[in-house]
Amino acid sequence: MVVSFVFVTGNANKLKEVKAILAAGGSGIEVTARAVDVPEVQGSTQEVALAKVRAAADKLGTACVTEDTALCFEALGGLPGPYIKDFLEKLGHEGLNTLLQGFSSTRATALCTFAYSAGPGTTPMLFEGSTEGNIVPARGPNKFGWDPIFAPTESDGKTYAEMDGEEKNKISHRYRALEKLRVYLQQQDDRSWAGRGMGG
Ligand SMILES: O=P(O)(O)OP(=O)(O)OP(=O)(O)OC[C@H]1O[C@@H](n2cnc3c(O)ncnc32)[C@H](O)[C@@H]1O
Ligand SMILES: [Mg+2]
Repeated sequence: MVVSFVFVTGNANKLKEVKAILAAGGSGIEVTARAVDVPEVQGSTQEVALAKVRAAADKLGTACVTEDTALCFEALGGLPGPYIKDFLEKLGHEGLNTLLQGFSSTRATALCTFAYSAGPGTTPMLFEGSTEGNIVPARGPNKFGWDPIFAPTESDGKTYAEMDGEEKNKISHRYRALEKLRVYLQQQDDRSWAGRGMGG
């Protein structure tokens, strides 16, 4: 059976990366995108992710997947975290660097949380992946969010924006989280086949 999921996001860059990561892994998983605007509550990354996928499943009336990205600065006790979108919009790349002036650490964690809901009224599941790095003055093309100011520790000093898509997708927070969701969806699929075999 073809495994597929409905990905509810308003972010075209996320969708592009999710499709590229799944295609590179040869998973055969198909993604249908729905650009539904789902309100995001305040709270921990997990609370934000759970509320968002519940709202998306209620709105669509079907099983669906949402994704939340947080950027957590060590010096700021994990903030901006899930509020990075607002911080980025208001402060820009330069302002995010300025925030860390006077602190000895520029370390940051990029955290991706996929949330899967089997449909309205069910308990959602979370799949997290993270990549460690440092906040640096912007380098590379400004195409996707905070990519120009995040230099993963394992990238020889390059920022996400200076890496090509393939390179980023091998070590990214999104890749690591999506890998867990992929394994889960494929296991569910195997089980449903086994169940059918036994039940006739
Ligand atoms: O509809 P959704 O899926 O919520 O899309 P969004 O753009 O609102 O995304 P988030 O709520 O998860 O906010 C995360 C912010 O971080 C940015 N972002 C997400 N993933 C990123 C990545 O891999 N590299 C750089 N910036 C990223 C994104 O553009 C947002 O500004
Ligand atoms: Mg959002």
